[in-house]
Amino acid sequence: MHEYTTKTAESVWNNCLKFIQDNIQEQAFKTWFLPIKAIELTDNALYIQVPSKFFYEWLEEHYVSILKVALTKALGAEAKLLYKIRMENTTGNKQPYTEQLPSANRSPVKTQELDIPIQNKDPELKNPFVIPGIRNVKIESQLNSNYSFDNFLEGDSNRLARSAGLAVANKPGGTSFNPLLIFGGVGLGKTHLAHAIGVEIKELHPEKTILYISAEVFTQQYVDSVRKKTRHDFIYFYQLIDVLIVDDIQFLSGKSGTQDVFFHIFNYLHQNGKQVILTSDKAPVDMQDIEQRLLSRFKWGLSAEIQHPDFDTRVKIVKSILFRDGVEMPEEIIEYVAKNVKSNVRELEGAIISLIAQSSFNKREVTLDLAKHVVEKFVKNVKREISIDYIQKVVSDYFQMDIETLCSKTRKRHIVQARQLAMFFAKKYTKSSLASIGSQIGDRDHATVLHACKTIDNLLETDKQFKKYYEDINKKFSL
Ligand SMILES: Nc1ncnc2c1ncn2[C@@H]1O[C@H](COP(=O)(O)OP(=O)(O)OP(=O)(O)O)[C@@H](O)[C@H]1O
Repeated sequence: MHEYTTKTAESVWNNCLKFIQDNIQEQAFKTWFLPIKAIELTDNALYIQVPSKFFYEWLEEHYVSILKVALTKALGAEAKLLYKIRMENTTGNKQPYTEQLPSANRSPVKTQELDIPIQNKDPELKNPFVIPGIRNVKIESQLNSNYSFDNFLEGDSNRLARSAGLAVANKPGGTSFNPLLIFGGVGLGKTHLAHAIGVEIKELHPEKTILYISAEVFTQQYVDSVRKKTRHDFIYFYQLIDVLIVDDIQFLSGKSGTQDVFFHIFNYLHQNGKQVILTSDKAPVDMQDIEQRLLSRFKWGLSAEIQHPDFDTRVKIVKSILFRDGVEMPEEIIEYVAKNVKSNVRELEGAIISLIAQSSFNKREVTLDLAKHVVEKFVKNVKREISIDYIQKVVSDYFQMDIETLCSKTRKRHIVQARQLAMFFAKKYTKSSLASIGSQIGDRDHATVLHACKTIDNLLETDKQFKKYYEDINKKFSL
């Protein structure tokens, strides 16, 4: 007798997943397979939905064989795999839509085919001046050659960003990772990786014009160009670049003029097949006060997160610093440091360097006791480092205002509340007197600080939204 089992897209895919999970690393499985949805099964063809074109390309590049084996096991030798790509089209009012592609279709998909609206080039933006010989002008790339792929150690926390960076370095402008947006918390290696990509491109493609710039300097340059009426030259200069790396783009938030000019430069470069690499301390969804049209462009390529390094990666990083400095240290000490300094790589480096320094200056052997002493001091020092200046910076950054605004005499409610919050944190985290807090935050007297602290206490009890702000900021102090 024939036994009928009803196969559904889901059941077939679940079988595939079981097989794949057993055969690849857990992190890769989570990254590349869990976001996939099985949506349809017809005869021998399974349709799966992936979240982006780059996802599809990545699967085809790295996992096509295992997919084939898994599918053949689940559906037989005639099995076929088809992808549906869900395009998040955030510009205009279009709904997300899907595009269908078969497996092993390696033909490049042009932007136009994906129906992403392309801005018309603003004729104004073409260089109105013919600057003789400008093509021959050598642009200093501003890259730091100490930051390379070789010394950017790989771990689960940065594998995606690092691999995408390498792919971009091999083929700048020629992958779908354009722009490549690297995001993650403080001191986790975004700047290092951004430089490493640039350095590698310089090595592999010496003919390319590369520029690394922080968004802050970009903004200053732009503001200067407006003042000096050289905006066109500014834009023209950026249009000459083949690989543009902009660090800390969250800095553009709230700066609409700079965003506008960046938008035009970005479009020009992108449409001309030039590579753009961006870093940010936030994911695109969490960026505030960045125009939608710019945000949607950031999402065109790949947004790759760098997370906190796990223990193994921290050990690798410590070992590489020791190797670089020609120092040997017992394994248990390396592990102790890696286990206890975990918040970011910059601090990890700081701790190990101060341990090396302590032992060589005091001619002491590196013992576990010394390591404990240094790490303890180091970790405590980091905590103690909360100064009133730092508090003002964190609070004003959070509310996206500058420190002058925070300290100004204005009575605007949101500014007053931000200032009061800074005073509150200063009282909580420093040993300064109310008078000293007041004089450092906007030149106020001690009674104002006292009033501020009471107001904040009150708001925390009564205003849920405000409490959320407070908690967000507080987290930044209690790392
Ligand atoms: N995976 C890694 N391997 C080796 N060194 C690393 C790694 N990640 C970070 N580092 C080192 O940690 C330090 C901090 O990294 P980096 O300045 O790139 O951080 P960031 O994410 O740009 O921080 P910020 O947000 O403060 O700008 C650098 O000295 C960098 O070389």
